[in-house]
Amino acid sequence: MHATSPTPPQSANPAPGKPVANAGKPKLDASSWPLIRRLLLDQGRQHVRGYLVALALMGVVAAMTALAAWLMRDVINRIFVEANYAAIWWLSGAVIVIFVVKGFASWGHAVMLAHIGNRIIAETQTRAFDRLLSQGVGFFADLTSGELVGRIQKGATSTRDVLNLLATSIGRDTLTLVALIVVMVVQDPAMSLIALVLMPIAAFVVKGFVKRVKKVVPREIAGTVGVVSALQETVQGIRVVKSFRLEPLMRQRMVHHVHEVEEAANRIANVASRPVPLSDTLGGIAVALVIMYAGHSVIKGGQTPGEFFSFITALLLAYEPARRLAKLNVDLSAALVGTKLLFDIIDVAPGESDPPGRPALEVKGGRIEFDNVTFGYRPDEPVLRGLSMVAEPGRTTALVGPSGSGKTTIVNLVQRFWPVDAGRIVIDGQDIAAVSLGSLRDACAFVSQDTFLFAGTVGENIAFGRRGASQAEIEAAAKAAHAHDFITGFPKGYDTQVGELGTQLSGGQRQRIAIARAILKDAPIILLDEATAALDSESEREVQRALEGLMRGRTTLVIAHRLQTIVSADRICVVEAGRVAEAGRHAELLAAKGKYAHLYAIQFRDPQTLS
Ligand SMILES: Nc1ncnc2c1ncn2[C@@H]1O[C@H](COP(=O)(O)OP(=O)(O)OP(=O)(O)O)[C@@H](O)[C@H]1O
Repeated sequence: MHATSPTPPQSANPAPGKPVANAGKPKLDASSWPLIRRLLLDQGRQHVRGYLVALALMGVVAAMTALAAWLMRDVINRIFVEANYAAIWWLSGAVIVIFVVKGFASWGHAVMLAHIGNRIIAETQTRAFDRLLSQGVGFFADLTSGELVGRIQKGATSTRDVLNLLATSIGRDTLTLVALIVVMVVQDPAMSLIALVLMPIAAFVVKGFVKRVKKVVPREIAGTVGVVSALQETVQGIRVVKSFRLEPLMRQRMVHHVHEVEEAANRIANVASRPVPLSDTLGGIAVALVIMYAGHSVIKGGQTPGEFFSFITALLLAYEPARRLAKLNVDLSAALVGTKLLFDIIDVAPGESDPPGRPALEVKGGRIEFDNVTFGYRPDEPVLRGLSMVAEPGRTTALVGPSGSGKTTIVNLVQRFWPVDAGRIVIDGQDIAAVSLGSLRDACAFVSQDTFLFAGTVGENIAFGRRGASQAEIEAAAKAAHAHDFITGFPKGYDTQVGELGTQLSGGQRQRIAIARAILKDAPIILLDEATAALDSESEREVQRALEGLMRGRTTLVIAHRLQTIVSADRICVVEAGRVAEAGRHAELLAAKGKYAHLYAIQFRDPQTLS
């Protein structure tokens, strides 16, 4: 079967269908700005109205914060200096109103941003999934499912984080800061200058931390992907894990990745928090300088204590938003790494091109002809080398040959999972490269060795063969596939959830469900990769009967592992090193005592033929 090729190096513009770099080693753009711009244009623009409402609410929060600082002047001057009794009432009333309005505005923008954020996650995940569906089979051979799951999940939350960080920082924090600075400047311009001069210093020092964060985040993501993969593999391969007693090995792999994540997360936390002591120190210095200056001017006269307290309140309130803004670049860089990994997937051009306007394949008999076909999964490594063969309409053509000779590849190419490098595959006189992909795939029913059942009921699994099939049609297909009896034996019959059955379905039963799905599809061409799994003879007989029902009257190309199929096939093609080395009926080929006779003897241990 297919080998997994190593991940190709990342390129700025990945070729169609060519997957992107390993999650462990993403390369970031020199600057994050192109990505931010793109996010704003792509996702941000769609929610511009929501963001504007959130921004307006943030403006209210900022104004209320500044108003609270402003009121401090009157609190001190009117109540404490002038001992004005009436001021107590209107000032406390004003404070309550300010905080109620601020509370509701904060709640409003938080809910608004959360909803937009959740929408963005949903949209981004759907977009990435759509892009995956538009890729050819080759794309999936080069990326593990753990890597894809990790990237799509982490990437979508990172995208939301980037936009929310931008909204809250640019919106709430900047607006609050500006409003408070206005309060400070109005109260005392000279004092404001002292406080504000320290800000650029903080921004300059924080710059250095950004680089470090960008280095560590990919390691955290790679670790997360490793955790997902280790989990998936253990669950999927649980029987092998148990049988070969691989529990310690699996645990070791899991622990390795879990530690990787822990270590990277700790380092991110360390780096991301590094601006905190710095901004605290600078904040402390600013407050101390202001106390020195203001204390001096209040004592010497000229400034009222109210102005001083109002100023210091504004300064202290400005501290938190300023600190968040100082950290913004670091937090943003961390979130952007995840976004970049997701966009690397979204940006891969669709691997399967099916330009509109191509004619639909018209199947009359279903004659398949390989005409001098050359094909390789990688350049300069041909798997099929000028292969020519014909599968006659309504007949069964069996493909036999040594492992790795290209049998699965032949079946893959009929469905155009990959385009051929040279030569043509022709169905009823039409080159499959020139017909619409949908019509080609509609004409083929593929039954693979690994009978994959989807989440859902047994009935739904059969119904995947043809959308909209009635219950009667589903049951008729199941009957033809000799599956009806065992399905009706389940307590809920066709409505039994596949998941509920767990491992209760035998290999033969799974195959018969897959065959029923193909029968329901009622396609003129059957592509069959016969199961090699040893079935007991009763089960094998049932599967064989099911297959006979499926193959009757249709062109069948079968990768044959069973003696029965080979013996009764209308034509047998011996594939060797990417060519058809011999072809004919079983008896003819045996009599010729060539490659087939040898292969047959080895496979079925016929000492007479071997000798
Ligand atoms: N997705 C892929 N990428 C790269 N090489 C591949 C891929 N799939 C198959 N190959 C290679 O192509 C060759 C033919 O593989 P193929 O699966 O067609 O052989 P096969 O005759 O079906 O073998 P088997 O009987 O063992 O299933 C092998 O060398 C295999 O390693």
